[in-house]
Amino acid sequence: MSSIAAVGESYQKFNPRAYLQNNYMPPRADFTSEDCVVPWKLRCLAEAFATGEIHGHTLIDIGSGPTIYQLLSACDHFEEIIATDYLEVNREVLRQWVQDKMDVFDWSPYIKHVCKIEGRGEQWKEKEQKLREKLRQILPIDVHQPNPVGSPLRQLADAMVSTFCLEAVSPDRLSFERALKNVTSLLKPGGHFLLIGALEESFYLAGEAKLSVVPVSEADVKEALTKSGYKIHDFRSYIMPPSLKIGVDDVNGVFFVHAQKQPVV
Ligand SMILES: Nc1ncnc2c1ncn2[C@@H]1O[C@@H](CSCCNC[C@@H]2Cc3ccc([N+](=O)[O-])cc3CN2)[C@@H](O)[C@H]1O
Repeated sequence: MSSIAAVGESYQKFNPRAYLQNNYMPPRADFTSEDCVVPWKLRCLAEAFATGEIHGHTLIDIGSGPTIYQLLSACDHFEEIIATDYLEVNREVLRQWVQDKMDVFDWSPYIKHVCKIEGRGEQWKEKEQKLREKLRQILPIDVHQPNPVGSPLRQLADAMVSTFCLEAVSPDRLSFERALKNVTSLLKPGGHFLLIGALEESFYLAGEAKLSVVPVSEADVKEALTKSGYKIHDFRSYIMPPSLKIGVDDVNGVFFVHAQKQPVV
């Protein structure tokens, strides 16, 4: 079995509920302190969209997993948002949230926090409804394929977001770089890309699943983006404090990048 096929096999035991519990509940989701990792991620995304540089018709989220927090600041700047994931269990979690079904994960603390830091006095229920309306497609994706969503998109995305996916599904640095190149084919030239990921992580847990992660450094990420034809506008790193090293992974830090796909001259 190829190492990429082995990654796909390992994801069959991925448990969305356990994954959400591990990463999106306290202590990692503590909104009382800006020093906590989840508020840091939300602030990076809110500040990138607050520049006004990132807007258009369609935004695509690569490897959404069972989460929507990464789209909260985006939803004011796009007509349509496309979420994607490799696993049907995750796509179903996202569908359940869009349809406001019972027993779904409570994202309201996130929505309230983003409305607060965006400082426009937006009511959180308005933002929640707006995202539900704009999240119109939830597609299967495999970033290891040259056409990650099967056939090319009807029109290239105006912007792209991806959080904690590429390094967590790539067995080595080369496949990480190839996956980045593959997903870049979905983004229009000149399109903006907001990428969040784990620094120097080698594994993480999601219920019974123990997933391997290719450890990447800041330099590795910057090199991969440059090789895929991006100009880096902003690169920030968060160092994971000991209090947030809770055994669900061995992540050392989190990076945030605002990059722009350069037109091919
Ligand atoms: N071939 C594929 N193509 C696309 N997506 C694929 C493919 N295979 C699996 N997937 C899909 O990609 C996956 C995305 S979740 C990846 C989790 N990454 C590691 C985890 C995340 C995390 C989160 C938060 C914090 N923090 O400190 O706040 C730290 C960390 C560090 N640990 C999953 O949805 C899977 O379903």
